[in-house]
Amino acid sequence: MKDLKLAGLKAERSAIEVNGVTIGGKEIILIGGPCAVESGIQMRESAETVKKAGGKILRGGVFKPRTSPYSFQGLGREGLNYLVQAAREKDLLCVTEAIDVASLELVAEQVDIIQIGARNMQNFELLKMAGKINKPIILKRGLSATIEEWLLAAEYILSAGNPRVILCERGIRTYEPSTRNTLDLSAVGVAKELSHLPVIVDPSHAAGRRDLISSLSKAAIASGADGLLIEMHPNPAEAVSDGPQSLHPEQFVQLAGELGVVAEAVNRVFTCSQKNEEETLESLRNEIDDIDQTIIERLAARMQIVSKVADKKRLDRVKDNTREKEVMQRLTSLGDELKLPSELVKKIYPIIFEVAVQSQIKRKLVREEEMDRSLVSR
Ligand SMILES: O=C(O)C(=O)C[C@]1(C(=O)O)C=C[C@@H](O)C=C1
Repeated sequence: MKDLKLAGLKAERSAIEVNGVTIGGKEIILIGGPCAVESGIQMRESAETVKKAGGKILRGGVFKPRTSPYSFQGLGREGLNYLVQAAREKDLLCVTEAIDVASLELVAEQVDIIQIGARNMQNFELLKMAGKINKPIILKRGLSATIEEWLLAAEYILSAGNPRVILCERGIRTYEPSTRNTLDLSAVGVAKELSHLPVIVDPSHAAGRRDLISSLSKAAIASGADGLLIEMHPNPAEAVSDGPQSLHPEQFVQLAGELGVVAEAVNRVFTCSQKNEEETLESLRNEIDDIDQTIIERLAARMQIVSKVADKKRLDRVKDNTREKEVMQRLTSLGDELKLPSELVKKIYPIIFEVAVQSQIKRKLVREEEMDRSLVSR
């Protein structure tokens, strides 16, 4: 194929190394997470599941190029923080999509890998910019792109100076309406025959329905894919986007447990952490320690905001019973949904409010004293 000066097949296949993870080596790399980042807790739960499944990379969209302008467009910078923090806490890498030059610059500062989505595969200015970034790029195949067009899009990034491009087959548009797109598994073989770049597969966007994800994932590995990009959501029924194609956490872990034998059959490796890591008293206590650390860190962050709130209120209105009631109601129903014993929220939160109110009063009194002192000294 002409013009594949850099993307074209070389004597050796490229294995792309990123912060301790190699894509395109013997190991199959599992990437998982929700379509869109929605909240800190959603991302922490997703990271936990990805880790448990033996995944290496957490995904989550913060800038969403949606078909309809009225669909959720992503949490932007706030979402990026949730994604990065959740990944770091679980020692995972993270990937998110850039949709234009501005978002590319922003995400490049924080994530390990940047995705260029199907709808932007031929956004040549974005591709050239991605070529100037020192982060690997996952380049999804366009909805109606031929393999040649896809590889030439990769060539744009490579020729602009970035050698780390990972191709991602995510289904193409055909006349068949039973699935969202048609997963073109032959593209894995063809792309690998024409190019040295690693190829991963996203069965979620191809199928558009979760019942097919398990078999398509296994087929993708059997067909030579170097990794999988799978959508998983802690609660798909509540997902703001792509709920029907998102796996439940248990399904994701179960699938991961089944990938090892398929990988082995084609001389590759995939290790599901849960299957191999026996739960011991020590490992379980380590998990508890991790969670406790997160709880205390989040409480400290909460207290900092609480003190900012103090500056917005009058001293005699620091305690706000209406607000406390609202918070309690929201959290008890969240607790119910997550099957927490109901007294946990009911006992903990009054203490949190009490400490918050005391610290706000203290802060306001100190402030007032300072003001009085500065008035007297004038
Ligand atoms: O929302 C406020 O006004 C706060 O000061 C925060 C907060 C809280 O901890 O959530 C603290 C005290 C109030 O009684 C209500 C809520």
